[in-house]
Amino acid sequence: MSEPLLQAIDLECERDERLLFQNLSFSILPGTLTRVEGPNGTGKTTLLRILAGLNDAWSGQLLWCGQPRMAQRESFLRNTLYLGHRPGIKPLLTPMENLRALMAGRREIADGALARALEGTGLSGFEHVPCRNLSAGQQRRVALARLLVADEPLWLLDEVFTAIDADGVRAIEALLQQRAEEGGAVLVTTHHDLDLPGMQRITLGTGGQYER
Ligand SMILES: Nc1ncnc2c1ncn2[C@@H]1O[C@H](COP(=O)(O)OP(=O)(O)OP(=O)(O)O)[C@@H](O)[C@H]1O
Repeated sequence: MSEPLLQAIDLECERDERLLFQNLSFSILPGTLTRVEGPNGTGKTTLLRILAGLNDAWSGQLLWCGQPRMAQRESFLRNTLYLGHRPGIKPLLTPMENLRALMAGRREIADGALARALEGTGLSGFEHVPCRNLSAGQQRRVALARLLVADEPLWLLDEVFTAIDADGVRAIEALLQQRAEEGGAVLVTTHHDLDLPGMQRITLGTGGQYER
């Protein structure tokens, strides 16, 4: 059995004197798909931001490839892709420019590959239109195109189905499943009814229970 990419041990997080979760432990192995679920306000986004290294208000342990994440920070950041619950794209830039910006600091990628990624998310013909002129779903698709040029082994995806139509949802589901089959690890939060074969669940709002 392969080693976990990421391990959370006894995570605890409190916000505004409200305990969101405690004693939360789980392992994320290569080749797995995990859904973080729970009602509004139970801490799904907070947990993903903690896992992505964007929130320091927690206690417990996080291990990356078996070592404390802090000691492996560079490797962790290089190998993790986080997409937040907002599309996070710049309205004045075009989809091509945004996608290039989303790849900044990662690796050089040819315009042809960026264009193919945009085509793969249904944005052919919109590559050079300022994103402020795109619909909410199209703007989300610009961010999702990042997944089509991603080689990071761990994906942390917060509410990526928001504003996406039914065909788009099916395409994302297929992409996530394919990613797991290829050996990647995907953590996703969603209120969408996501139930893919073999999917693990981390359920918040129940005292930090972890189910498989
Ligand atoms: N910046 C912040 N400062 C203080 N408290 C916050 C902040 N952001 C969120 N919270 C609180 O943390 C709790 C968890 O929020 P979080 O966004 O993680 O929940 P969630 O499960 O992702 O919710 P949703 O399903 O509505 O997206 C909420 O009670 C919220 O009020």
